[in-house]
Order: sequence, then C-alpha cells, then structure tokens
Amino acid sequence: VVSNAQLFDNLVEDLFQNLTAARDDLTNPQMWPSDYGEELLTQRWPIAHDYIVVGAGNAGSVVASRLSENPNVSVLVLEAGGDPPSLSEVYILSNLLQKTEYSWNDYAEPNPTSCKAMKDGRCFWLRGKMISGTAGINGNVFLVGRPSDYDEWQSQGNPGWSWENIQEYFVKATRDESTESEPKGSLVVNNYLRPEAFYTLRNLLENATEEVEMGYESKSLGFKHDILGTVDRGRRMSTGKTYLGKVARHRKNLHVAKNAVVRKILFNGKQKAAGVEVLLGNNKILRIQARKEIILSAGTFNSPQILMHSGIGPCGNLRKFKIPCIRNLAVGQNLQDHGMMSMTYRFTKNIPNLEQGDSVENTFQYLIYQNGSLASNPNLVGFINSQASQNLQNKSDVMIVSGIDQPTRESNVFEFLQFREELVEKFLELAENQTTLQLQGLLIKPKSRGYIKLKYPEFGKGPEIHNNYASVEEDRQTLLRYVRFVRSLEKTEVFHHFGLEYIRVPLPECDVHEFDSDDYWYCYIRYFMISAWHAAGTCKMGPSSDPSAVVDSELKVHGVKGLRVIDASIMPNITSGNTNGPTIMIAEKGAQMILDDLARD
Ligand SMILES: Cc1cc2nc3c(=O)[nH]c(=O)nc-3n(C[C@H](O)[C@H](O)[C@H](O)COP(=O)(O)OP(=O)(O)OC[C@H]3O[C@@H](n4cnc5c(N)ncnc54)[C@H](O)[C@@H]3O)c2cc1C
Repeated sequence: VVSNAQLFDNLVEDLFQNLTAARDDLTNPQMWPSDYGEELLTQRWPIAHDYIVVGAGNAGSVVASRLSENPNVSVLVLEAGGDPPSLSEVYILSNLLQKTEYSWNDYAEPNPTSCKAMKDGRCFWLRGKMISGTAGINGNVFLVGRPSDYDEWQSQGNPGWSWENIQEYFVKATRDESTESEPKGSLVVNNYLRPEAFYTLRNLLENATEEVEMGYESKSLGFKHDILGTVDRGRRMSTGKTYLGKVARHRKNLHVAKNAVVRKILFNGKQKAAGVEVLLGNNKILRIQARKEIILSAGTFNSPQILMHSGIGPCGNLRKFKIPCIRNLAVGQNLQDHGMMSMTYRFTKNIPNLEQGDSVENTFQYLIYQNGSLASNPNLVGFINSQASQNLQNKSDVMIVSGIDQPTRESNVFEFLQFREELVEKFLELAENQTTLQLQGLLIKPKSRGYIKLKYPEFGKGPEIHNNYASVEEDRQTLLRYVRFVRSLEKTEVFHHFGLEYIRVPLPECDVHEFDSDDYWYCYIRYFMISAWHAAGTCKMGPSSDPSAVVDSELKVHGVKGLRVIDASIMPNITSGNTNGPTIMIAEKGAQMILDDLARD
C-alpha cells in the first residue's frame, strides 16, 4: 500500500526523471554522426575515400548527405568541431556560444568607415565550429532571396544559376523522401513560436510605418510578413541535424571525423587535388587521399584560407609566406555582408509587458512542452524601400530586424554586439532600466566589398580581414535614408503613445556636428555599421575570363582538377536577405552536379 507521503515522493521522482530525460534528449548523441576519428588513426597509409567533404556546416552537411545516398561511393567528412552543445538547441540562447570552443571568432583590421563603436574598432566575425557549423549558432531565419539575385548570377557568366534554374533545388530541399528503413536528408522549416511582446512589436511597427506611408513589399516582404525559420517547436533544425545526423548512422559509406582540422589540400603535381592534410584531435597529422574529389565547405572565411595555404590564391600574398603558388586566383577578394546598423529607443509610456515568468518556469515549459519564452522568437523582420513610399515589388533596399528588450548589466544588446565598454555603460545609464526597442538596419544589396588575406603561414590563427563596410558612397546614402526613415517614425502617434525616446550615446567625434545633421549621421555610420555575420563571396563563382572568379559555374576551382568549393563563399553577389537558405540551395545543386559527373563517368 502506497501512503500519501510516498505518492507525493513518487510524483516528484517522476517529474525529476522526465526533466532529466528531456534535458538529455537535447544533446542526445544519436542525433549526430558517430566519430570516425579514432578509426582513421588506426588505418594504414594510404587512407582513401572517394569524396572528402571539408566542414560539416550548413552546406557540407547537405553535400555529404546527398553524395552518400549513392551506396557505391564512400564519403568522408572532416569537421573541425564536435557535436553541438544543448545551448545550440535552445536557439534563443545560442548567441552565448560566441567566444567558446563551439565558435570561430575573428576580428577584422580597424577600418575607417565602420565598426568604430566596437572594441578596438575591429568588426567581430563569429561562425559556428561544430557539426552544423554556423547553422548551429545562427538565428534560423529562412529566406530565399529574390529571383533577380540569381538572374544576376547567371548574367555574370554562370549558366544554370538563374531563378528559373535554381528553384527546383529549394523545392528538393524541402521534400522529405525518407522511408522507414532509409532516411534521407531534408530541410525543416516552420513558423516560429512567438511571445506576447512580438505582437506588440508587430502592431507598433505596422501602425507606425502605415502612418508614414512607407510601402510594404508584396506579401513575402514587409512588416506584415511573418518569416519562417529552420526550427521545430523551439528546437533548432540545422542541416547538421536534418541532413547529416539523420542519415549518418544508417549509411556504411558515410563517415564523419570530428575535431579534424584540414590544414591544406595536397596536389598531384600542379593539376589534381589528390588529398588533404588534417590535424586530428590537436596532435596527430594525417594525410588522406581523395579518389574522386575534395569538396571545400569550410565557409566564407575558412574555405579561402585553406585554398591559400594550399597554394591557390593571389601569388604575391602567398609568396610572403613562402607558399609555392599553384594557381594565381582572386581567392579571398569580393567579401560581402549585409552589415547592420542599430538605432535604439526607450519606452517611457505604456511600456510593453515583457513578463515571461521566472527562469524555472521557462526552463520547465521548454523542456517538457517545448514552448514558452525559451522556445519563442521575439524578433520581427521587415523590409523597406527607403527611396520611395510606394509599394514597389522587389525593390526594397533595407532589411530591418527589430526587437523589444529589457537591458540588464548581464544581458544587453550593446554588450552582445561587443561595443566598447564606455558605450555599454552609457547605453545602460541612458536606458534607465526601461524596456528598449532596437531597430537594426541591414543593407540588402551592399555595394562595398572587403577582402581577406593570409596573416600567418599556417592554417589556424585566422586571416587578415578587411570589412570595408560603407566604404562606397551609395551604401552610406542608403544608410542615411534608413536613419531618416527611422527618425520619421518618431513623429507618429504610435511612437508618441509609447513615449519612445531615441537613446543617443555620446560620440565625441560625431558630437562636433549638429545633432541630426547629415554629417552627424555619416559619422554615426562609421561607428555603428557592423557585421551582420552574413559573409559571402570570397571564392566567387564566374567564368575563367573573369579575373575575380575562383570557381566556375560547376563550382570547380579554376585551373585544377578534383576540387570544388560548395558553401556561401561562392556567391558572386550576396542574396537579398539572410544567407543560410541560399547556401542550402547551393549545396543541393552542387551535390547534384557531382552526382551527375559521377553518372557520366
Ligand atoms: C550569429 C549568426 C546569426 C546568423 N543568423 C542567420 C539567420 O538567422 N538566417 C540566415 O539565413 N543566416 C544567418 N546567419 C548566416 C548563416 O548561418 C551562414 O550564411 C551559413 O551558415 C553559411 O554556411 P556555410 O556552409 O557556408 O558555412 P558554415 O555553416 O560556417 O560551415 C563551415 C563549417 O566548416 C568547418 N570548418 C571550417 N574550417 C575547417 C577546417 N579547416 N577543417 C575542417 N572543418 C572546418 C566549420 O567548423 C563549420 O562547421 C547567421 C550567422 C551568424 C554568425
């Protein structure tokens, strides 16, 4: 007979077990591939696989999953990181992974036109270092871009990349063709769960923009649009999970080595990429052969670095490090990012309710029901055309990511974005413990271009990065129009209703200009235009006649055999919106081209 006291103890025990099981499920190793690293170490030279994929990030996970659908080829994936931690799953908290073992963290050179508000005036570049790559740390926003983005790619000498051609790969990505015995990779996209404050924010911005008669862009753009995310009930759905993890333990021909840092590509003479040199577990260097091809999917900063360390890049820069130059290509040039610029307000009246329960309640909701504030995305994405107040389809030039927040010393947007300490202090003081509204403006089609080059002779310490945001006058003018748009909202009834006051942090260099003059804002742009972390373009796709091209339209590196780059770095021009979705499309198309070549052989 169970006494009442025991009954209660049993209930508590049950609860405890359920919570523990739900927590363990967040980091369940079965979601990820097993580690092939140990086994690689026991193998004798020559170790060989048909395809070597460098990087199990957003693109690499798709490529490896698709290639290994063919049981007749062997695929080896080499990933510098390990499995994602549970923090990566709770995507709303994953920004806490910056500057940990799960991220690559690089700082750009100080730049006269941007990032002056950052520590040491250096733009900060964050990427994921784990299975899933940056898709394990990003905001999960899923956007496709505009048809004209891809038509532009095609018109630059890249047949097969027009909108008409590439759409099928977005469609293919979303088709789950798994059977019970044979899982297949696919993209998982859903609506975000939204907290109460999101609806306040949406109404606020919709009404304010209507008051100033700012046109919305069609139904896929504009503040009325509720974007999709690579999420499922508050859990992250990265390609590392839904393409690679899902299939890896079912396929004998697919192996993934973790904590495996590829340092360079090895060539057979000057013509054929024959293998890679990899540092395994920090102390073992292995050489692994690729019988068919090597696919670089190490991302916009690391793919070009690996190429340069292997002798493919601007010969002048390589010679400086005594690296024999195999091919003189514009590797590392054409660095692009939307960049973003914050403007922050504080609510002084009718302050939105951000009450979200305490952390115990939130954690319980998240673990047991997969809802609540830890499962919800409070940010709103909108697009405007800063040049016109008309409803101009596909003509927006600024993307606005907005959020309502209660800044604290421990957690505030200035700190997260790594602004200088004195600015963080001033921001907190001026916010006066009030709820704030942040409006981050991103340039949809930035004209400025940066570059990276080698800084050290060996892979691992990071490249020399030059962001060059807002170095082109056209970008500065668009940013100024964005500022004017935001300032125009201050006159609306909606902004008055909430008593929204602009938080103006002191900037001695800018404060010599009259506040709100063009000169003041141009100076402000130099301080607050910072990375949006949508890096693209450093291994540009283009014909061999284009001196700035690194890969051809089949993503093969010009002038050598057996080597492709498949990741965000191949974009000739950045797409109009976040880059994760377009990178998945690139990976789907790239994998198909490899399989088509194989079928022809
Ligand atoms: C904080 C943040 C938020 C973002 N939010 C969004 C968003 O909401 N929506 C969106 O669309 N985009 C977003 N992005 C951008 C988007 O995530 C990237 O464009 C996309 O992930 C790029 O994919 P990739 O395959 O090119 O590179 P990655 O996903 O970075 O993959 C590269 C992989 O290669 C591995 N690697 C690197 N070097 C080596 C080596 N030498 N040897 C072995 N492995 C190596 C890395 O560890 C990594 O796993 C965000 C980015 C950041 C940083």
